[in-house]
Parts: sequence; structure tokens; C-alpha cells
Amino acid sequence: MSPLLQLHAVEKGFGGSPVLKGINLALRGDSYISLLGPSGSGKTTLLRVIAGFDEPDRGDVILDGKRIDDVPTYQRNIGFVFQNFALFPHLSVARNIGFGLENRAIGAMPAAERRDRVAAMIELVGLTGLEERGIAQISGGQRQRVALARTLVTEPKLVLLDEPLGALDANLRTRMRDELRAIRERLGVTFLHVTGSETEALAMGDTVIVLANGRIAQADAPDTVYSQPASAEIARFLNCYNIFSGTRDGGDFVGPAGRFAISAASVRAAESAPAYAIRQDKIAVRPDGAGAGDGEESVGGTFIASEYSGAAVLSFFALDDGRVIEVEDHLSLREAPAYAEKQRYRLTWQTRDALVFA
Ligand SMILES: Nc1ncnc2c1ncn2[C@@H]1O[C@H](COP(=O)(O)OP(=O)(O)OP(=O)(O)O)[C@@H](O)[C@H]1O
Repeated sequence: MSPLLQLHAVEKGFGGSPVLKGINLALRGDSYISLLGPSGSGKTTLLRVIAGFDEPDRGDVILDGKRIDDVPTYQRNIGFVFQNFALFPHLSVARNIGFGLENRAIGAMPAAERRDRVAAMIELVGLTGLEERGIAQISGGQRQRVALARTLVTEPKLVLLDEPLGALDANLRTRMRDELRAIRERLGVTFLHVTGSETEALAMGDTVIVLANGRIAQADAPDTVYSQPASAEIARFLNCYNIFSGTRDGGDFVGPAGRFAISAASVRAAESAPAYAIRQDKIAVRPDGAGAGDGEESVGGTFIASEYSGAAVLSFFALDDGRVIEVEDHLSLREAPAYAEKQRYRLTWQTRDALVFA
């Protein structure tokens, strides 16, 4: 199947500073894609170029096999959901949702058909009974649904969502994640969802695209991004790796944290300074003095504190040079840890579990 959306060598800058530095991308139809990147990496700029709010300086945007660089936004058949929802406060829920259909530049439809489409969409997003309410009389989660329905009712093939859950509180955000995925699956459209949250990106996307410094740093299934980040920068951004600096010395990685053997299969080419990464949940905590076995690496560390987060406990240990190493114990796999404050432990992991960027 040919891709729904393709970007070829898209570049965009503002006032001489490049923001997008040659983006190549192909998005499948009927899929959920998370676009993850740190603040300022160019996520919103990329969405705006795809939607046609901004023109690229160079490169092509291709939708359904056709170049759309010269097609105005309203003719692209691409929906956009903004973080602040951008609803009309003086219109009812139903009028907000019907707005795009009423004011269509092309494909105007009879009033009865419009009403039916709006009613079907209200049901789909779970707003039945609230049709005549004003925007000020509904909750944040309901506003989010209105914003989504208003876009979906125009039947776009591609919907761009810019931090769509950013304005919601944590509880609601988690609930709306499931809803967004379910609504998308029912309609078979493609969602491109921008977020700065690695947990949200991994939870929602069939594919996660990582944008860093105006380039696509990785585009993979969520479990691949999580367990095989393509660079030390991505590993750092995922917030679940301990990362050591150092250099490669033959079959070892050597740095202030110690000397660790490298498993050949774990080595990735480094784009920046060499780094050694070990996931927080791959580290076992043993009594001080316990030696590392065959195929294991270890460092000594002093327990500082633990942070309990429901299904897991994150514990912090200080290494001899003062840097902190984080260990995650999943409570479904291990007992809740009871480490003694200021006590020394031996932190151990399998050589093959570390990723080496060198
Ligand atoms: N209209 C503009 N004029 C000048 N600079 C801009 C403009 N829009 C964006 N930028 C700059 O481009 C860079 C990327 O901005 P963008 O909003 O795309 O990042 P982002 O990844 O969406 O960030 P955030 O997660 O903080 O929203 C930033 O340095 C920003 O200051």
C-alpha cells in the first residue's frame, strides 16, 4: 500500500535559523502515529507545514500520491486539533461541531445531511445529551471531544493533533488516550499526534517518530524505540536509561563510572559523544561485596532514596564520583525493595543488556 503522506527533504527555517533540516517521512494510512520530541525540536512547525499553514522553504509534501505544496489548507482534506481546542465560545456544542460543514468552501451539503452527520459524530465521541450546551458549560474532557468531533465530521484522511491532551489533568489525560485510539480505529483515519511526553507517545502510537534538532532521529514501533533507542539522545529523552560518558577501549567502555565489557551486538554508531546506556529496570541490587558473575557488569553505589509510583519503585544510588544511578523495581516482578539509607550496594546488570553508542 502506498503511503498516505510523504515528506521529501522538507526544510523550514525562520529568519535564517533552520528548524526543519531535511525531513523525510512516509506515513501509512489507517494508523496512529506519535510524533515525539523535546520542546523547540520543530514538532509544531512540522504539523503546520503538513497542514499548509506554513510553506516549506524546500522539499515536497505529498498526500495520497499528489504533491500538495500549492494546495491551500482548506482544500487539503487534513484536519487539525489544537492544544487549546480553539472552539467558538458563543456557539453550542452541536453548532461548533457543525461549523466546518456549514462553512465549507467546497462540497456544501443539504442541512438535513449536515444534521445527521453532526448527530452521528456526537454519538461517536460520547457527547449525546450535551448538544445544546455552551462551551463554557462543559468540562475540559468534553471540550476536547468537541474539538475532535469538529475536525472528524469533515471526514479528513489525516488528522494532525498538536498536544491534544496537554490542557487536561492527569486522570483525564489517561482516559482520553484510550478514547482517541478507539475513535481513530472506528473511523480508519490516520492520526499524527504531537507530544513532548515519552509515556504518551509510547502508549498511543502504532509508530513513534522521534524528532530531534529538526531531523527524524528514529521512526519505529513503540517497543523498539523503548528497548532499542537509535541514539544516546533518544535514550536520555526516554527517561528510563542510566547513561554514562566515556570512550571505547577495545572490547571495553571506560569512563568515570568504571570499565565495562561491551557485547558486540549492543554497539550502535554514535552521532555525538560516546555513551553507555543501561535501562533502569535491568539493574539488580545486590549486597556490597557481591562479585559480578560471568557476562555481568557492576558498580558500587550508596543508597540515597526511593520514589514509589504505584506499580514500580525508583531508587537512587550515588556512585563514588557523585553521579546518581537510578534503579526501577517493578512490583509485579520483584518484592518492594527495602534498601537501607547510606548503605553501600553492588548494582549489577547483564553485559548484553547495555547499549553502547560509540
Ligand atoms: N513563526 C515563527 N517565527 C520565528 N521562529 C519560530 C516561529 N515558529 C517557531 N519558531 C521557532 O522554531 C523552533 C521550533 O518551534 P516549534 O514550535 O516547532 O517546536 P516544538 O517542538 O513544537 O516545541 P514545543 O514542544 O515547545 O511546542 C523554536 O526555536 C521556535 O522558537
